[in-house]
Amino acid sequence: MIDVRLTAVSKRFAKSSDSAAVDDVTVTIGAGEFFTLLGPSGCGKTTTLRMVAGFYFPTSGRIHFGDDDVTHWTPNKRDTGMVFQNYALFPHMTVAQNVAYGLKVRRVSRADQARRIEEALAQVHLSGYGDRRIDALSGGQQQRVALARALVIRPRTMLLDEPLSNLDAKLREETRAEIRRIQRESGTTSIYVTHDQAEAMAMSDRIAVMESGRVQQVGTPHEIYYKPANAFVARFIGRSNVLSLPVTGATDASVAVRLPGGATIDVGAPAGHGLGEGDTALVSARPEHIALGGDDDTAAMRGRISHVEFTGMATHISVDVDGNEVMAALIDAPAGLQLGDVVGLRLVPERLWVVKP
Ligand SMILES: Nc1ncnc2c1ncn2[C@@H]1O[C@H](COP(=O)(O)OP(=O)(O)OP(=O)(O)O)[C@@H](O)[C@H]1O
Repeated sequence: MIDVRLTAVSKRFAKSSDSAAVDDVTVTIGAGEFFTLLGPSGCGKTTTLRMVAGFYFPTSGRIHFGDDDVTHWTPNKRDTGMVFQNYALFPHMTVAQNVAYGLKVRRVSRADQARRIEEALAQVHLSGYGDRRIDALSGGQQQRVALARALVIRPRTMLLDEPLSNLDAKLREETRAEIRRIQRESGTTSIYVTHDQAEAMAMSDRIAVMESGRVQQVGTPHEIYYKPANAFVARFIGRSNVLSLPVTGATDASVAVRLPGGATIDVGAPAGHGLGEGDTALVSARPEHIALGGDDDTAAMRGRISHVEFTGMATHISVDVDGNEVMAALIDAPAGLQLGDVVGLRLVPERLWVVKP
């Protein structure tokens, strides 16, 4: 069941400017889904979220909640819970007073308020904290109060704008798991904004990757990682080599390409790729899908190591293959790989994917 739908939504802040902050965005979000808008700074994530919240109206396009066209509804009619980066709590008030805020505005009776505050605090694992002052809590606890305050009104949609960015690395990881647990338990459709791809991958049912106001790809974390739509997505999610390779043949679902060493391999490709013999394909190859090949390995690309870094979990090398730098992350690499060594790199064909420019 579709819960939130954006259809050809665009936003231009200045009438005269021809660049749109959000440009023709169409996405559908299912009931109970955890959906993330991911992209670099300035790509239009927050502006998109604010249009869903009703803080901005689109320049064109429609926004639906279920069957309701909410495009021009004011924020208070939309029944959304908001969680921000800076918590936006009242520091001099207690936890319970902060959580009560939305209930007071909605004129919920005092008895019901007390019960619902208790419930919301239990949901975020802060039972018993109701009388604490906000400024006597850690950053992670404050963000959980902000979540409780959003959840207590039982919104139909939760909107979260970089809620973890003020927390240190360890707390971020703990709190992201906590947010996901709370979201699963409450079943609230949630739209989450972040520029952190690891966070998006770890938390989301589906992700919309944005750049320059446009959606570049929508998919599950798995789809986006293994089948990036284009070179931008391949490079923005994790790390990826994007190799330009000559095409020697093609089917609907795969493309045969020739490697620098001369060997030919079949690479997965999206339907309608349109490539044929004589074209050049862009192939995304993640560093962890490249292994060392043996000396007599004809399918390996050979080159000289230009960078080597041992991180414990893997040895990261860069290899100069005919003037192109290829990154590989080697598990159990032989000790003593040196700068300047000539090595063969073997691609794992079933992990490669043809991308659009
Ligand atoms: N109120 C505004 N008036 C004019 N331009 C704006 C306004 N808000 C955002 N913009 C512009 O719209 C574009 C998208 O901004 P937006 O804040 O949506 O990006 P973002 O992806 O959320 O970035 P960040 O992660 O840095 O918050 C940017 O170029 C920004 O400068």
